[in-house]
Amino acid sequence: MRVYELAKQLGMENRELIPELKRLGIPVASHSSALDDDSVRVAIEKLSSKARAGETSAGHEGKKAGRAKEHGAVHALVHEEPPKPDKKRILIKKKKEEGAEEAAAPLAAAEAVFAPAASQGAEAAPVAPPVVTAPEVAEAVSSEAAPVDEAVSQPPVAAAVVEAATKPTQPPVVTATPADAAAAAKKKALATEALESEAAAREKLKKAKKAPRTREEDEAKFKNDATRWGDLRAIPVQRREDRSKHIHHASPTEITKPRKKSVKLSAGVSVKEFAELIGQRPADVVRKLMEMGQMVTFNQSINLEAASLIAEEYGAKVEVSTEKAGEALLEEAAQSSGEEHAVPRPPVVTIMGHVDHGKTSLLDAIRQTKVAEGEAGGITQHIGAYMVGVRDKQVTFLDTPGHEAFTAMRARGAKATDIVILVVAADDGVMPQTVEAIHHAKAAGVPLIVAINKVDKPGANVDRVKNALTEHGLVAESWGGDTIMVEVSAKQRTGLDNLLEMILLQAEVLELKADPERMAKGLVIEAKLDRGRGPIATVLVQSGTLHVGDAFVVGNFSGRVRALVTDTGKKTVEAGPSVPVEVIGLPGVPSAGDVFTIVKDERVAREIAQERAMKQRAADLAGPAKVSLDDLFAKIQEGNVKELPIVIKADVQGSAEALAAAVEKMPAGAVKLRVMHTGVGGITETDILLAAASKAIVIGFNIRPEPKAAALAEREGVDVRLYSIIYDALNDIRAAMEGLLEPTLKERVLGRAEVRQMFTIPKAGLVAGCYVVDGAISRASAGVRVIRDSVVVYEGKLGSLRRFKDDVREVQQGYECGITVENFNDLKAGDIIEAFAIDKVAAKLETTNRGAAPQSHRA
Ligand SMILES: Nc1nc2c(ncn2[C@@H]2O[C@H](COP(=O)(O)OP(=O)(O)OP(=O)(O)O)[C@@H](O)[C@H]2O)c(=O)[nH]1
Repeated sequence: MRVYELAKQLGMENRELIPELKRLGIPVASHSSALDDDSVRVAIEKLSSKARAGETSAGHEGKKAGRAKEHGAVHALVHEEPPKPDKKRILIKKKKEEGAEEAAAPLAAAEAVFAPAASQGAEAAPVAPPVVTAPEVAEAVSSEAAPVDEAVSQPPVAAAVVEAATKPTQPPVVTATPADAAAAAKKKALATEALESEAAAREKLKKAKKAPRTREEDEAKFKNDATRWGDLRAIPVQRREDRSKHIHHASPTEITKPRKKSVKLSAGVSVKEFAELIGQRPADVVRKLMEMGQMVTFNQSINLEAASLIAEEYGAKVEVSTEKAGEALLEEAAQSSGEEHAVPRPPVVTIMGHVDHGKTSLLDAIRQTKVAEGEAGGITQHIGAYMVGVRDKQVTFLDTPGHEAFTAMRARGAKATDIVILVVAADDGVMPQTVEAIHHAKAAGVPLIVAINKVDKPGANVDRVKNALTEHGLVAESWGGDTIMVEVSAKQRTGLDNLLEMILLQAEVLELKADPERMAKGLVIEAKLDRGRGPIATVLVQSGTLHVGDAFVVGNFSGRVRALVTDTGKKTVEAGPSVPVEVIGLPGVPSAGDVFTIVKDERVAREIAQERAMKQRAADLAGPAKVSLDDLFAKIQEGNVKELPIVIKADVQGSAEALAAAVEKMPAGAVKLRVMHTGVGGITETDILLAAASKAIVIGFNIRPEPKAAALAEREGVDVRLYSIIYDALNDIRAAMEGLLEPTLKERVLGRAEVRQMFTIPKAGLVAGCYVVDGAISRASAGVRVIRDSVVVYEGKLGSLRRFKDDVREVQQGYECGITVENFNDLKAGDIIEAFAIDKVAAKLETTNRGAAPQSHRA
């Protein structure tokens, strides 16, 4: 007989039997070792009796007969049902094991599931399989699907279930053999015990199950945190419980206590602010952060994950506010722009039309009749927009006639206009720019009202105008179409009321509404640098109400509204939808078309502005090779330049926009022109730095560079070109691109004098008392220009130059003198008088190269 056959007979496993045999002195090597008959007999005798002894020691007082019967049954089972030896064995084992061991089984089983690689107890291994099998049998009977770990969680029931499985139709208690009451009692006791131990083991298993999960979760969480913080080494190895223990120890020594049990955190909160929130010293927070591998200063924003952990350490609960930061916040605000309390708002109107058809006259006529009428004695300000009252309603006019401004705004994504008034002179009819204006308005999807102007003129022919307009899709209502057409005379101020009525009618159709209760949002219509008041922007409020004191962000700037001034020059504390106001309190001059947004506090405003500035800087830095107009052609030929970035600075926003639009419209030849920045005011060091970094050229229109900026441009080799006629600027660029830039007359600054005081001298009139700040002011200069806040306010000739009462030829730096400028009586203290000479610059050779090309092409 072989070992495995004996094992089968005894209902034991080979690995259990082999040591037993060895103990009995029977030499065996493996499960297939042969056994002689004597050995088999001894083994059966010893091991069978051992099994019986085991039964008795299981703590159940049973009768011998019962035991023998049961044992016999076991034997029978072993022999008759060979496929289920395991179950039987379990039953035997179960009886053998003490309560403590029973409890250990599920634990071991649980561990076997949660940590399969872990070494299993010799007991656990054989227990584990039936643990799963037994409920499976039950499952098969009840046809219920139970999750695996649920099945695993019920191992102690195995014994009972095994019994049930052998008599599957009835529960164990009822299935007791009626013939043997003792056996039944015993079984009952067994079943009860099994159920009790099941309950106890379930409890234990729950705990056993819970413990490793928490640990795992904790570890996963820390790992997650580590990945987020980007430094695994910095993770504290302490477990959460340990940490809290540590905190417990530490807390009595702390001087300060958390002010709040729960703190609300939002993105962007600084270390210092956070420390204040949790009532700790910022230095301590910084130290904690350092321990986590994060090097931050008091004013830098804190990582929210880290903040949560630190706050927890100090016993404060953290609520991370889902509030978004920066642009995301603005976007969110824009999306959730629920106009809950929307009320009708005044329409915003732009006037367009062909040159000289009377746009300005019409604007002026409306303003003068209406504004002056409504605001008795009020001085109308030119702030870029104005409001007029029509009965109890209002209409806002944008004061920049022409479709260029309209389109420039639109190109920046800004839609300020609700209605376009197309002015067509009745004597002139539909002209090219009329058609252009129609296209611009249509492209923007803005409804048109036609004002047929100059009807007072003898040559006026309204029908001809209407007829011509039909060709462009505008059919007058009187002719069965849907375009409102009104006959007006800006000169005689007739038809204006009718025009305003029609505007209101159209506005009604458009159902223009806005919610005045929201935080305000508007558009910059115009911006300038005012000497006394600093940067000023005219903002057209589009929704919400703008208040003095509101924190705002516009372009790269942020601040607080210091004062608001209406179009009539009056101070106001608030401005609602469609109201244009001058905003004072800006840190810089924004661009027309910039969105002016109110945010809840200055911190958020600052954050957004900084974010934008950083983005712009990054974008600006990405610019290509440094060039100047002079060597542009050569660089193009070398293939070094594909794009020419241009910085445009002008005296007024309108000129800057117009020049930028014209430059961008220039046909792209070998090089693409890109206007990277336009601004109002003198050329500053920042402009030069921007140009230097982006290899751009700077074009100044009607302005001068500040002395420091001029020096910087010289140092950095930035090409700064100054013009007073847009055409000249465009011509130069075009010529440079074609290699035709004529080396023209170049201006040279001779000297600059600052006006210190104005005084009147009999006969000579108003004289400026000046101090020559650099170079020399000379009568021989080709001309002088008057510069106020870097803007050229006048260019002409020197009138007189005196020291004391004598006319002089030249006054050098460091001396005082009296200056007058020919035909200019508006000199003011603080103005700069710049004297310049004009030099001729030698011609260059590029024309020759260019001349050769067409010839070779022809050949
Ligand atoms: N007779 C008459 N002349 C008018 C009327 N409206 C404007 N004008 C004259 O037409 C000329 C041009 O008027 P503007 O208002 O400057 O025309 P504009 O369209 O603003 O011109 P640009 O600004 O150059 O595009 C001026 O000489 C006005 O006096 C009108 O209703 N009747």
